[in-house]
Amino acid sequence: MGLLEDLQNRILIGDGATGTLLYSYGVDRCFEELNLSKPEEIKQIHSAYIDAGANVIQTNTYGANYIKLSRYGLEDEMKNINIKAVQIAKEAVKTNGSQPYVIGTIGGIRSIRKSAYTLDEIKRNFREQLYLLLSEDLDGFILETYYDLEELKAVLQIARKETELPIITNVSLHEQGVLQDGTLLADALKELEDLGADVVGINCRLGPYHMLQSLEQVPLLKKAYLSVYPNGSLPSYENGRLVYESDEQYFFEMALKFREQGARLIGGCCGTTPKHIQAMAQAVSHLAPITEKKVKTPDVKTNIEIHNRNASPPLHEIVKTKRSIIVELDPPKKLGMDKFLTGAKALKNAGIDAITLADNSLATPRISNVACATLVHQKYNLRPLIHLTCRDRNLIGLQSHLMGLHTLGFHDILAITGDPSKIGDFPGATSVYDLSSFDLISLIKQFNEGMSYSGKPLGEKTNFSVAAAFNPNVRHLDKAVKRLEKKIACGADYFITQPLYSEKQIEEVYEATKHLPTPIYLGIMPLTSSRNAEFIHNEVPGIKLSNSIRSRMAEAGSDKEKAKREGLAIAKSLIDAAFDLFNGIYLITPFLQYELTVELTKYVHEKEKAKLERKISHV
Ligand SMILES: Cc1cc2nc3c(=O)[nH]c(=O)nc-3n(C[C@H](O)[C@H](O)[C@H](O)COP(=O)(O)OP(=O)(O)OC[C@H]3O[C@@H](n4cnc5c(N)ncnc54)[C@H](O)[C@@H]3O)c2cc1C
Ligand code: MET
Ligand SMILES: [Zn+2]
Repeated sequence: MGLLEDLQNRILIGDGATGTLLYSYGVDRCFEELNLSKPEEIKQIHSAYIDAGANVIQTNTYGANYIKLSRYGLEDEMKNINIKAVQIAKEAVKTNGSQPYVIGTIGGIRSIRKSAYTLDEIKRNFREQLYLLLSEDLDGFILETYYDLEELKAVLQIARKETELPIITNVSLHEQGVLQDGTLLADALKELEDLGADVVGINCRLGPYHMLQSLEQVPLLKKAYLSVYPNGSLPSYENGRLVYESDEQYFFEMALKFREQGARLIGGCCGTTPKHIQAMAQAVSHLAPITEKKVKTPDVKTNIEIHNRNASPPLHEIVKTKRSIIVELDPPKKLGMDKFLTGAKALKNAGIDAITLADNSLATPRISNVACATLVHQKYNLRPLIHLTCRDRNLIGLQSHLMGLHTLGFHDILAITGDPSKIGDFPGATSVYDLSSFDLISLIKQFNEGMSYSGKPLGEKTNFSVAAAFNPNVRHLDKAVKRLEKKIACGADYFITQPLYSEKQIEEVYEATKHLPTPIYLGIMPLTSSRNAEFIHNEVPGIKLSNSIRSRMAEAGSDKEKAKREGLAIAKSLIDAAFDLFNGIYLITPFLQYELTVELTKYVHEKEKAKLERKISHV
């Protein structure tokens, strides 16, 4: 009889952890390599699980694929490791005399950062291992610990094409009942069934308690059976190891409850031992599977209020209808806020719509932009536009930060990748990049729907207005515009550009973007000296100054005041070029020299006033 016919009539018991039992060989060790160097040890683990009552055992091949083995320089051993794994499992079965099924394990690759591996890389990696395992005589396959549903669906389709053997697919949950991308477990399992998985379920990450609650939300499926492989418990971290604690009696009771939720294949994942498996086998092996169950509906997101403490309309609405000026004033690199605050006050008095506060630009630590935002808001009622990079915060930190911004009543965010750490003051520091700028924009928009990254209700909807970065200083403007279109699809409400230094380029940018529905704030940064101009021209990627601008700055020579006046004059002529094409002007204050951006703000206002007066006199 095959595995699936057997499952028609009874509950089968899977095995438990392999990896955590092998910790004694070192946490950083490649556990699959032990198939070659310690085959007896692996066989003993299988035998212990078979003795405990496991009807289905897994080959020790969880990470025996190119991507994972190459981390240990073991990619050339891939074939040996996989083939040997099957042989060891079969020998364990033979020695024991009982007849458990031997299934080939292929583990998932992606974790939270989808972009770490493309689907093509994953598919290639999967195929290789699948073909090796297919060359052996197995009773089925288990694809386990898949956090990313897209990945699991892609590899399941490959496996389903290649083999008629039973396929078990186990996802790993983000939190109870929900996958990492917010998909409900019940929906995910249905999709896997539709793609041809014979057994679908969950493994790893959560202990029995949360897995049980998750299964309560899953109906019995038409064709596929349900499986559950909980961890021993939630882990604690001790001496560099994840430690799991739970006794066998608890697993005995939980196995009975898994059965009541329709699980037909019940095993264990990290932290479980032969003792846990034995307890579960004793609990349910003699009981018939259930054929009907009541499903609990998951928490639905109702009555989520928008708490709009932002009385004025969002910037992207303001700039659609009237002239709008935002000014960047960088948070100080050293402690002490005096000059910054004086500048912020002067800019407020000059009539800017918002002050934009960089997030450690050029990957250099500065006073937190939220601290600066809080002060300028409290002291001068100035609207802060907060830059938020993916560089310094992981997915936990980003979400916590967004909740904090909402709580403080700051709703204007520029969502960006962030300059990489290696260009800044601490080149050895990590750049996190759990998310790309596209993902961050989508995440913020999901917050506006009242949901966290995983789809968990936030209790309130946020009302962030999301700006995205536009770098027009690239060789192929059309490609940059494509990125803008993608950012709009993710939910960007408007764009803010890098500074531009040529009238011609301003017109080109207008022509290339005039079809976009979202407004653009055009970046203008006054030059302060010839050295500053030469640095920007020669060393800032993508930015080229025209010869006439460079020679105007050069003529000012070392006379600082003259150079500043020349820089301002150039900035004004760039404003002239942008004036009728873009409502939004983004002025960047160089080196906290706020008097320059104050003067440019006044210049824009005067131009606007003159334009209005001309209009009125025409009427
Ligand atoms: C207005 C503004 C404010 C900024 N503020 C900060 C800040 O506060 N802190 C900070 O650290 N950084 C800041 N930056 C820099 C920014 O984080 C990025 O490094 C860069 O500008 C890319 O924009 P993005 O973050 O939206 O990334 P994306 O558009 O997502 O680009 C990500 C990557 O793709 C590359 N890329 C972009 N366009 C193209 C293209 N056309 N072709 C090929 N590759 C491309 C980029 O070089 C980058 O490596 C700011 C940039 C702008 C325009
Ligand atoms: N079955 C594998 C093991 O027990 C799966 C671990 S999940 C990270 O080692
Ligand atoms: Zn596990």
